Amino acid sequence: MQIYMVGGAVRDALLGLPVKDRDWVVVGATPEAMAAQGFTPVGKDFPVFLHPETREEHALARTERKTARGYKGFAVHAAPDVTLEQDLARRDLTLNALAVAREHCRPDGGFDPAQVVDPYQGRRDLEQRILRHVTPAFREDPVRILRVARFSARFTDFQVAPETLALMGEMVEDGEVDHLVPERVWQELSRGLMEARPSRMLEVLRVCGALKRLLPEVDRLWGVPQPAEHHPEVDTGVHLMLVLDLAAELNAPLPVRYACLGHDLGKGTTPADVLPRHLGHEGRSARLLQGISERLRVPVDCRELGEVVAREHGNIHASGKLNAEAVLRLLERCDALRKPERFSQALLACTCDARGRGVAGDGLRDRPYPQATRLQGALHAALALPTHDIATQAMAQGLKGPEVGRRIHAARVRAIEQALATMQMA
Ligand SMILES: Nc1ccn([C@@H]2O[C@H](COP(=O)(O)OP(=O)(O)OP(=O)(O)O)[C@@H](O)[C@H]2O)c(=O)n1
Ligand SMILES: [Mg+2]
Repeated sequence: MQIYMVGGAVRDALLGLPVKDRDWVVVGATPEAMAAQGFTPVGKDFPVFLHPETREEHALARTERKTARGYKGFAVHAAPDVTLEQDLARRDLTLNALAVAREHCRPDGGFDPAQVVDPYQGRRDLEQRILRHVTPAFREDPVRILRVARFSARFTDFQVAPETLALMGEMVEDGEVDHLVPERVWQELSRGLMEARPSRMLEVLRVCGALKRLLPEVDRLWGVPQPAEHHPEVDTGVHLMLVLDLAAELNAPLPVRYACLGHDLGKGTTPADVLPRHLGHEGRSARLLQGISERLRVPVDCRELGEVVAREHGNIHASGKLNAEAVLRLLERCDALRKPERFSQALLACTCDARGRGVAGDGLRDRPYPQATRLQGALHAALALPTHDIATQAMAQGLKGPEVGRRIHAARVRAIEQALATMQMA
């Protein structure tokens, strides 16, 4: 048997990027031969094995043939006679269809670039910064549409080859993305959101038509105007892209990026006669985002933050004028006292929303967002109160449940009032 390192590890090493996990392909072996060498089988759908020591994945060389729609609809042919070239041919992109024989891989993961097996000009495409499909077998797995979009968000100076974009468009036309399982869609979307330029993922998905099928609520935002005095970029889709890229620049965690994705969905359903204003879009955003969260089985931390930000971002932006009583109400609506960390994330999403606007060079992206500091200070003051002592004292004075609650509430309002006054002076 012959063992080759393949896929992302070869690509990333050639790009000079750190290599995280290594995948291997085994040519000329049978499952029995693998077992005899101490490999453990793990693949459910494919013959994949774990190396006895490194636990790295080793897959038998295989070809795949499409048998039906969707992610599960293909037959796998893995046999000792499948060649390396055949295995590389069924892979998604030329830059992922590179291989290096194990004997040429150094223990540190490095290798001599001259040893790279490259039957599909992957290295040329790497140098020219092109994401290009290997063969028409690309069609066999519609998840690859999402992968190309995600790689565009990661490799920010790469372009999708026109013929690959055209093929992706055909696949969308043929209904291929309509049958993807929600878990796979979320897996790829969430990874793409975590890349350096999430806007590039949306752009690729939009251009090939996949966004309209997967996230029509998001796709609709392009072409929807906003008032130019608050949004010099005008287009809501453009605003969304600026917000997401700023979230990435600020290293925001996934729930924040998901909240950014969802915060303005309601602007897509604003009646035409009130445009470009979007009064009350927040409530519509929250409902639309809830639909996406359910459809894609989005994890609960993303779901909850997304809903809070969708519903409250307008109030948070306008919170500079609120008095202590109203600030406390806002904190309570966000459940900030019980979930202060989630509230910090909401403020980060709002910061991205406030600064993710404008046109090149207008400086809006660097403007301060004092609302976040002010609300954070107010929350801090409310949390610092010894509520337990206040309650004990109130009960010692004979006060009952709701009255004790009012006592605590009043104390919180006073604490916030003081904090706001101090911040005003600073
Ligand atoms: N839908 C898919 C998934 C994977 N692959 C192939 O399997 C390799 C390994 O897959 P994976 O680890 O998912 O992707 P990587 O390219 O390694 O990228 P990442 O850095 O995101 O792991 C890819 O390089 C590609 O050759 C593919 O052709 N089609
Ligand atoms: Mg990988």
